[in-house]
Amino acid sequence: MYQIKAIDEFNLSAFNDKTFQVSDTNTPDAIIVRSSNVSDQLITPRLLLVARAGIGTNTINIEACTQNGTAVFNTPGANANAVKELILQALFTSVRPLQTAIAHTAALTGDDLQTQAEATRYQFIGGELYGKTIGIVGLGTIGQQLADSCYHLGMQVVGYNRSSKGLQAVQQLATIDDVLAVADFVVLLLPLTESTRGIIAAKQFQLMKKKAVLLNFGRGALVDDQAVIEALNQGQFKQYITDFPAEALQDQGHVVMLPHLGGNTVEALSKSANLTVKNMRDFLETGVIRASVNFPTADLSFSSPNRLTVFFKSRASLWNDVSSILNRYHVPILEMISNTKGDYGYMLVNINLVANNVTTDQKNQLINELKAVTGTLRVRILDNLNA
Ligand SMILES: NC(=O)C1=CN([C@@H]2O[C@H](COP(=O)(O)OP(=O)(O)OC[C@H]3O[C@@H](n4cnc5c(N)ncnc54)[C@H](O)[C@@H]3O)[C@@H](O)[C@H]2O)C=CC1
Ligand SMILES: O=C(O)CCC(=O)C(=O)O
Repeated sequence: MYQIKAIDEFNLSAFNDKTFQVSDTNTPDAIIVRSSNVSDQLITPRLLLVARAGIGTNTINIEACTQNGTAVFNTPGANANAVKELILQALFTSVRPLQTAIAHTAALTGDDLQTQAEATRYQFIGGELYGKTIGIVGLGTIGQQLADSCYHLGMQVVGYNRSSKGLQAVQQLATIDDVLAVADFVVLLLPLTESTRGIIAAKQFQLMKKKAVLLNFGRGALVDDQAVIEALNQGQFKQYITDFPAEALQDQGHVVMLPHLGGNTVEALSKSANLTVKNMRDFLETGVIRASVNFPTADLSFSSPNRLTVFFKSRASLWNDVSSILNRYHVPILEMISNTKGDYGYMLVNINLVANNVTTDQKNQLINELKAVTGTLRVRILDNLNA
């Protein structure tokens, strides 16, 4: 029975059956997580997968998982619309002083509220997004959806991405600095990696327009918080809106902090959770990978009583080694698929152990021999639950 550990709150009723058990163990077979940190201590030889309900995987040690033969899943696109809508809300809020206008109106007294309100509304004159330039740094799923919406609002849309995206709604510029120099609103939608950490620092603020607003919906550490404070104090840009609260930014003027709300809608949470549970079940029960961060895609109908799965560091003669071991155990290969991602490969091999009289002891020996093949990082033999 697979032991599933949940870090963060999830409805895991789908997992309480004969095959899965939700458990608080420190040596789980599978971990499901939202944005919390996954401690390296949980990456034990037993850990088959880490499933992130969401897109950012910066809280998971991907390299350690790969070396351990642990598949890491996320849910690309599942919360993109929610993040896009929150950014649009933040953009509108940044140009219209709604909160102060609402508080002001609520504090009025008397039987001529409408008259008083209209007499004081000059205090709340706002601006418009129409015609302004938005610069989107990170033109992935969310960045592209945001670009389309802003284009349809009549904004000029420029953007930066490390690879060319060829988008109709966006004029893609060569560098982040080019974006910062022209944008009235800069939106960060990059993943946090070693190459993006601190990508917006003191030098970048010097390039920004003095009335520009910086919106960070990527990750807090993309931006140097101390440099934000100094740049705002020197009037180098107008406002910093971030979805990632930090102590250094608390009580700073011109800083708005949200409690990581980007993907926090009923729709996005349910889409992410459903996809996560599907990724987990498919991988644990059939070895199939449809979209993983570190394993190659591999999908093969499970039409045999058993299936061998091997995750390996690519090596020219690895397949020969695996097939000659199977031959020695008189286990014919019924069907197979193999795929690679970077330096790593993954194969699914349909086999029939019973028809070939392989005993449980022999099966365990077979697994041990396959594990001893140079380059293999994870070997599993699955029984077909539907056979
Ligand atoms: N605030 C929130 O609640 C949420 C935040 N996010 C953050 O937004 C990020 C983007 O999300 P998606 O658009 O769904 O992901 P995505 O994977 O579709 O897009 C990421 C884009 O960034 C680009 N990129 C990566 N490294 C780069 C670099 N060094 N320089 C330039 N471009 C680079 C990639 O080419 C890709 O186009 C996530 O990684 C996550 O950190 C995502 C969802 C919710
Ligand atoms: O809402 C969440 O838990 C995660 C949203 C997020 O930051 C992501 O998907 O990368």
